[in-house]
Amino acid sequence: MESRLPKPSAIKRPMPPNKPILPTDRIKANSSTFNATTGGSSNQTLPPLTRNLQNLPQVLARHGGKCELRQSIQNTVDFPNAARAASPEPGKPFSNFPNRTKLRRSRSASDVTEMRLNLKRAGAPTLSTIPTKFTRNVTAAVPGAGSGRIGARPVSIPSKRPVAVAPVPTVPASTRAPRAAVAATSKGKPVAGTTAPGAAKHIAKYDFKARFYDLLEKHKALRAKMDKQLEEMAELEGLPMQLEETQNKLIEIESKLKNTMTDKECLQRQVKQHTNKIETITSSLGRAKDELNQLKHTHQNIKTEHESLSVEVLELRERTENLMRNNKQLATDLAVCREQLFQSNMDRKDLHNTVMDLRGNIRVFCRVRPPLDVEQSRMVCSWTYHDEATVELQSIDGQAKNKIGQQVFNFDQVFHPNTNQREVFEMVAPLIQSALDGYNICIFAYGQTGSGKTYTMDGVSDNVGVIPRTVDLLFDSIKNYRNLGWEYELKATFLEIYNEVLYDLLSNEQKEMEIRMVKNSVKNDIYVSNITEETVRDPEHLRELMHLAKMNRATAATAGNERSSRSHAVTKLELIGHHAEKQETCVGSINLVDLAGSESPKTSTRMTETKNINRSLSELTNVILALLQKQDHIPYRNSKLTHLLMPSLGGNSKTLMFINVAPFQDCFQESVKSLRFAASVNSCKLAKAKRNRYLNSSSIANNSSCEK
Ligand SMILES: Nc1ncnc2c1ncn2[C@@H]1O[C@H](COP(=O)(O)OP(=O)(O)OP(=O)(O)O)[C@@H](O)[C@H]1O
Repeated sequence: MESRLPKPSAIKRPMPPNKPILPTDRIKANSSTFNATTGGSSNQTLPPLTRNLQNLPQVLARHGGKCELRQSIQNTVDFPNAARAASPEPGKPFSNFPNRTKLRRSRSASDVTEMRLNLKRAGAPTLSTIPTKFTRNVTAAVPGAGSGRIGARPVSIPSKRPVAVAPVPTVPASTRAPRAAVAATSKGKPVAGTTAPGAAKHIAKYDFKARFYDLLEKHKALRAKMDKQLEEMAELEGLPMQLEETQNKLIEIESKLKNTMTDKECLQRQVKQHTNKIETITSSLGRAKDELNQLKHTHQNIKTEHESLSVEVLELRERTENLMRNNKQLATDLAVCREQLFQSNMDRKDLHNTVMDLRGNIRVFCRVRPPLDVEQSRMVCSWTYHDEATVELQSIDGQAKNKIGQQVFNFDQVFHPNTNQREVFEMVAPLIQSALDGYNICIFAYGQTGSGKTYTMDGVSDNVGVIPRTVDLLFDSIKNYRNLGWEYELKATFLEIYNEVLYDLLSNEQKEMEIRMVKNSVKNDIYVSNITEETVRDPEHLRELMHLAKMNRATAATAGNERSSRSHAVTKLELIGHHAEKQETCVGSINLVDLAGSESPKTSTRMTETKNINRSLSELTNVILALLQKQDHIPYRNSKLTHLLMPSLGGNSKTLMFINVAPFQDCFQESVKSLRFAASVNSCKLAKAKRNRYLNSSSIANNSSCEK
């Protein structure tokens, strides 16, 4: 190793100093020299060599890196070796030095100072004077110290190897060796045990031996210190890396921590949300549990009910099976019964119509109306009702009585003034039944004006007559016939014959209406052209139609009636029945005729009208008589009325004629006239009956022979 000792040329003869150089002066000089070398200010002192690792990088940087420092230290440490090499050993002169004088001179205080300066210039850090005895590692770390990179974080040094804090560079006064001690060593030999530990030795400048030993000691101390520092350096060298790693780890951990914190916040929020959800779900769950309990309860009830119902169902099934078996049997029986019923109904129809036939195709009912309250002053004839079919009329006027005499009339039925509408209709109803069986029925009321024809046929609102009751009966019968498989359709037309002209009572239009024959008809069926035909839905509907027809009918005041019907009103109901199963159809019709009242020309104010009425009534009489007498020619076409009633009067029709008479004396002549006409009709029909009656009264045995 190269010696750092100054060259001998630089060694000057030491001059006796005016002022003794103290160790403190040397330290001050070192400091100032160091500052001058490093360019620091004069006031700046070299930081003490401490084991505080925080300022180590600064120091390293200031002195050009760790390697230089180490080298410097090494050089410093090696200096005693050089000195040793140059030092004179006892008995062996220094070969490297020319002489001891020079050596002494080079070992002067100023030379040492110069040497130290050289060392400093070489970059070695100034080391403080090593006390003989120094305090070992009082603290492991200096508070507040640390590198800039680490920040304020203290770095703890393992206590195993405590770092001694270098005390201040200057030797405290208390540690300075007393002059006595220095004096003790002034003889050139160190006095063992005489130097107080930590006290600086005072060695005379010329006592090179003492100084040599002193330096040796220093060298030892420095060597030991260097070893320690080297060890510490070795340890410290790894610290920045560790520090950097730790910092990186720390940064990483910080970022992780940040992330973790963020995650934690997120998780906390989620936890909060989930907590809320859980609360909601918990409350829902509670409600659901309640509902479930209720449902369980309901379920239990239903289950119990179901069980009981199941038992019932089983019973019912059993019963149903029995009933189905019975039903099957009954269905078979029903089919048989239906067939029987159908046949029975057909038989009944036949029998009914046979009875009707036996009663005669034209039946005559006589009805005597009562006097009205307003007619109490009018004289009433003497009426005697012998039985339900015989009436006797007697004039209370003596002249008339003598002239006409006692009048007894026989009819199919006689209704006295007290007979009500229901009783009258009961006698009419069987004939209506024939219409449902496919027959043509004609019911008309004949009589003097004011005799009660309209009352009998239409009635009044609170006491309806034959036509409304017929409708009610028809709809009732249709309902019953529906059970037997028959479906009926009911159509209605309303017309009036006034002065031999046809008028549609359901329409106010002026239109041409004619009675025409149905083409290719065997039965001489007729129809009226341009007439309004309504399909009747129910009885109420028909009443509405009747009311409309009544409003359109021609009426006028007559001597016998304030609101006399001056026309013939014909209400035609057509019944079309169909049996789908049997594929049978039957068509029947009912002509309900309210004739205009016959009037004496003497009392009539409208002669043409009266003539037409009387003529048509006369023609009706002729037709009926011709039919009864079975004449070859029936004069149907002599009047519109007979022409219209042709299908109903002839053929398979059944005719019912009401003879209405007023009870008054002033109507006596007209009443007798009407009764005679009706009686003649009845007598014609009853000619056989009369004979039969006769046979019946004489002998039952003759009855059968008569029928033959
Ligand atoms: N059986 C009866 N019971 C009570 N009142 C009756 C009866 N018959 C007829 N009347 C009343 O006698 C009056 C005349 O009767 P209605 O108008 O029916 O006679 P009509 O024969 O139709 O007369 P016309 O031919 O002039 O029209 C009416 O007020 C009617 O209410």
